[in-house]
Amino acid sequence: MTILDKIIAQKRIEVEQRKATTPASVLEQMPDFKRQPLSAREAIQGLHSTGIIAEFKRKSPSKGIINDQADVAITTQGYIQAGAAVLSVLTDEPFFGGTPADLQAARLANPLTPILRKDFIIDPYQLLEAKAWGADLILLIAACLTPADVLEFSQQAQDLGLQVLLEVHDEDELDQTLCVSVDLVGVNNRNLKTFTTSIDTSLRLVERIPDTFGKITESGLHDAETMYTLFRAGFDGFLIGEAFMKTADPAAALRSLVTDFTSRMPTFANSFTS
Ligand SMILES: O=P(O)(O)OC[C@@H](O)[C@@H](O)c1c[nH]c2ccccc12
Repeated sequence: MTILDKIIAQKRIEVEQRKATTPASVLEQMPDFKRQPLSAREAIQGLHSTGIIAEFKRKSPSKGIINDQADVAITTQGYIQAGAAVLSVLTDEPFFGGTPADLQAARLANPLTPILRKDFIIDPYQLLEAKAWGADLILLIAACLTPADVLEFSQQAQDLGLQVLLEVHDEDELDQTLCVSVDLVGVNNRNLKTFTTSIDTSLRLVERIPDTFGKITESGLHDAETMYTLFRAGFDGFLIGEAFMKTADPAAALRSLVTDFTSRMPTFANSFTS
């Protein structure tokens, strides 16, 4: 049994419990359910965007505790001030130490920023949760869904006004699950069996992602030179968590990466001032 299998088994139990305590009709009455979501894709692909999706992550199965001190509102606001384009907030509790309250706090603290609900979506009910908790973007992980699920869930997300980030690890996942109701394709550099990360996965797969999708490289990124290599290969966005969260001041870590990265980018010469 892989870690992903364990996470999914646990998630199925959790989702059934949540459905019993909070029916869909209750989620649909929550104030943020009526909110008009923001476009993560535009925020990432804008001319002066850093493309960084900055993640709030307390722990992970591969690294254990990364940061159990950081405050979600302060950290996410700091991320945005330091140049992040989009926020990613883990809502999985057992394996990543996140909660729905984290997402809600990030939403409240950052009303103008697109936010990704980072979780393992296996049931359309979780799309209603994402909307009710204030997310703009959801993650669908090809490794734990059938192509039919990806199609169905992404269409339902679209109907709710939520954008979709489809995460793939290899050519087969990409070829089998990519569909028009997806907005962004994320290549995860982390091998979920061995936990090792290699940007070769991203460099290999980027050619295969049609230009109609935003292209995101995910995991194991911590230096501007690697980001610039990936940018030149065709990526618009970078999903980064641990490199920031493992420091005492995650926003400061992001700021110094942004300074280093943008100094290499022609479109940024003197244009990024915050
Ligand atoms: O902390 P990192 O190595 O910068 O990675 C961030 C993000 O890509 C990673 O947390 C992630 C990618 N896909 C996921 C799916 C579920 C949970 C977490 C993830």
